[in-house]
Amino acid sequence: MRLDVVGLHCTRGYRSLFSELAFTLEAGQLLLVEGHNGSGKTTLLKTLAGLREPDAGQVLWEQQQPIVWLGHSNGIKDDLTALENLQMMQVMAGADSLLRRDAKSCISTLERMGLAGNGHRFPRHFSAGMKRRLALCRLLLSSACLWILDEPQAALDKAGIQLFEALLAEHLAQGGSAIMTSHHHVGLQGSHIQRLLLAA
Ligand SMILES: Nc1ncnc2c1ncn2[C@@H]1O[C@H](COP(=O)(O)OP(=O)(O)OP(=O)(O)O)[C@@H](O)[C@H]1O
Repeated sequence: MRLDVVGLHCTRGYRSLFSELAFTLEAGQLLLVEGHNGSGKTTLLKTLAGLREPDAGQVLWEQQQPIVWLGHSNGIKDDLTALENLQMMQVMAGADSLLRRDAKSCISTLERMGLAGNGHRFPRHFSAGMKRRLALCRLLLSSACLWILDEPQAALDKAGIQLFEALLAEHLAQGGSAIMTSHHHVGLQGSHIQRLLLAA
C-alpha cells in the first residue's frame, strides 16, 4: 500500500487551513497529525478518507484500498446490543453474507477490548470509554490496510490506551498503515512513525 498526498490545500469558511501539503505513507508506517484545536486535523483526515473534497491537490493511492474510518463520533447504534453492533461492523467491513458473519469472533473481539460480559447490553448504558472501546472493535473486525483515526484514544483510560496502542503496533507490524490525530502522548517509537504539525 502506498498513499501519496500532493499539493493539498483546504479552506474552511474563508480561512486557509493548510496548503501545498505533501507526504507519502507506505506499508507499516504511521502518520501522527498534530496541531492545536482548530488547526485543521479533522479536516485533513476527512479529506484523506474521501469524506470531503480538497480545494486543490490530490490524494493518490497506488491501488484503491478499503479503509477504516473512525471519527469523533463512535458510529455505534445505541438501540442495538454491543454484539449486534459488532455484527453490523462485520457487514460494513465486507462480510455481507449471513454465513460469513462470525458470532465467535465478535465475542472474542469484545473480550480483547475489555468488554467481556457486555455483549447483550445496549451501548446507551455504557460509559464514554466503554463506547469508545466498542467503536475501536471495528479495527479488529476489518482487514483494511489503512486506518484513519481521529483522536482514537478519546475517553479511554490508561488500560484502554495501552490496548489501543498494542492493536496499532500489531497492525503496523503486519504491514498495515495508519493516520491519526491525538492530543495525548502516543507511546510508539521508531523510524516508521512520521509526524505532521498543522499550525494554521
Ligand atoms: N462545518 C464547518 N464550517 C465552517 N468551518 C468549520 C466547519 N468545521 C470546522 N470548521 C473550522 O475549520 C477549522 C478546522 O477545524 P478542524 O475540526 O479540522 O480542526 P481540528 O484541528 O481537528 O480541531 P480539534 O483539535 O479541536 O479537533 C476550525 O477553525 C473550525 O472552526
